[in-house]
Amino acid sequence: ELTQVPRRAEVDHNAIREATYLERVQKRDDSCLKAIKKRRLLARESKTIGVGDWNHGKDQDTLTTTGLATCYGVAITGNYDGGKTGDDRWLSHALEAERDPSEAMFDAVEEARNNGLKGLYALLVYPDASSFKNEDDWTDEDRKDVQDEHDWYVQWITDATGGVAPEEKGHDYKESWGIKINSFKGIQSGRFLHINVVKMTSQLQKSKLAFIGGGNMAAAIIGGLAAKGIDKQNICVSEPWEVNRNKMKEAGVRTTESNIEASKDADLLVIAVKPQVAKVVCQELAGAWAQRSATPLIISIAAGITLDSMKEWLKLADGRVPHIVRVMPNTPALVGEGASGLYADESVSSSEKDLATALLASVSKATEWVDREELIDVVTGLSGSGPAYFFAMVEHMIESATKLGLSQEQATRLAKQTCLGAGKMLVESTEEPSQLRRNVTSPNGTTAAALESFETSGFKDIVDKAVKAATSRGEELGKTLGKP
Ligand SMILES: NC(=O)C1=CN([C@@H]2O[C@H](COP(=O)(O)OP(=O)(O)OC[C@H]3O[C@@H](n4cnc5c(N)ncnc54)[C@H](OP(=O)(O)O)[C@@H]3O)[C@@H](O)[C@H]2O)C=CC1
Ligand SMILES: O=C(O)[C@@H]1CCC=N1
Repeated sequence: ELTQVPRRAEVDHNAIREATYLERVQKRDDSCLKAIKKRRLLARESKTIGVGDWNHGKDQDTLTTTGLATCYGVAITGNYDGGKTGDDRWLSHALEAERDPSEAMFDAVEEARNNGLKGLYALLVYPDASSFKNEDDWTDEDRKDVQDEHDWYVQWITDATGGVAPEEKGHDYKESWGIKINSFKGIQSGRFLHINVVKMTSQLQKSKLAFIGGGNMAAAIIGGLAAKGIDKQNICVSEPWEVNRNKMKEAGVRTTESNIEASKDADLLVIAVKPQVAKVVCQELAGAWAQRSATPLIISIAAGITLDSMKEWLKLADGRVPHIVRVMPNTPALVGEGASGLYADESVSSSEKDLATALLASVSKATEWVDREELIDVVTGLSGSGPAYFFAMVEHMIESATKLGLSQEQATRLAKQTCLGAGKMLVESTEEPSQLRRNVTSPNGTTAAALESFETSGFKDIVDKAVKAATSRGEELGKTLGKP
């Protein structure tokens, strides 16, 4: 799957690099881009994306977006230490909301370079002009404009990355795509990109989604999906409890009390009930699906419940077993900041995996497939339960500061923002968490005093035991609630 990126042209890179920002924009303006100027591309969809919709920056491995079909994306690789090339990456996108794609692309390359990435190679994802449909009023001239614009980007990236043309991937303008970059760390030499362009929302947007159980986690995922523009009428939630059902109704999705009704036309079905209820729900569904020629792809988020158990419970009378992906999401999915682990065995096809990835990537910034099922329990102990660890920490911090004299309100505002700021730095900074910690810790200062106190109280051990306890509880749930 590795493709060598050809060298396209000898250009004066220094001249381009040294050109002022305005000169570069001017160069691009003079070249073409009538389509953008006419705002045809931007006007094609009412939706726009913001910076927050993208994983962006160092060491990210996915670029995903939903709902915006005409986006350009650029993934840049290189290396940070001047040695090998191509094994580190910087991802960015070219079209941010109403921003000019070329400006965003300049920034992506500049940012990568400013962050010390050298020996740049790029992947350009572009809307494929040939897919613009006549019935949508696209003239040949429009197509040519877009093609010119595309050629300009290719040329510009070629220049800006040091004379290496980007690898290119086109996408149908009606579809949105994500870019997943696999195994970067394993790539030893430059000019290579190991990429897998994941078809994102087109299939997801067309799919009928059912949620069995409309509690906290279902609400978080659905809230995230709705924010990404998934048609709420394609989502049906079955929920026995009127209070939760009404919340779902208010959120605008279809609701029912009947699991079977919800699953009737589902392509994708999320089992979002408590682990204790998983067996009865699976058996009920399997019983009702005997006559169905095709069964939905099952996404189980129930902590601990193993694939073996679910396969047993979901087996139809004629022996067919629906395909199942085990997923461990977390509640920050609600604000599009989820972290999810996924596992499937060989019975699940790669397109089904892509669909599961698309669902979770819509609401998660980290979407990690693990290669052994037991690791889903570890993901549970880390990120599934993890948000609660930070909430508990913030609760304690507020309580301490309040006891020391700050008002509850001020302490709450300061603690919440501290957590958010630290989280943002963790995600956005190029430094390791340990270095960020050191940067706060002046020798013999206040932070050192606090960290010493943590250590004396066995902080590392406390965290280690807690993550292990959650992981073990996951395993235990699987064993006690599992088959037969
Ligand atoms: N909360 C979290 O942070 C995370 C949760 N999970 C997993 O997600 C699953 C759901 O957790 P969570 O959302 O917190 O739990 P909730 O209890 O909030 O939601 C489960 C919902 O399912 C309903 N329900 C009960 N029985 C049935 C049934 N037979 N058919 C359909 N719905 C039913 C419940 O109704 P009622 O209240 O009336 O019983 C409840 O509203 C769990 O398996 C959990 O392990 C995974 C990752 C993170
Ligand atoms: O506490 C639980 O069991 C679920 C699973 C992960 C987060 N909440």
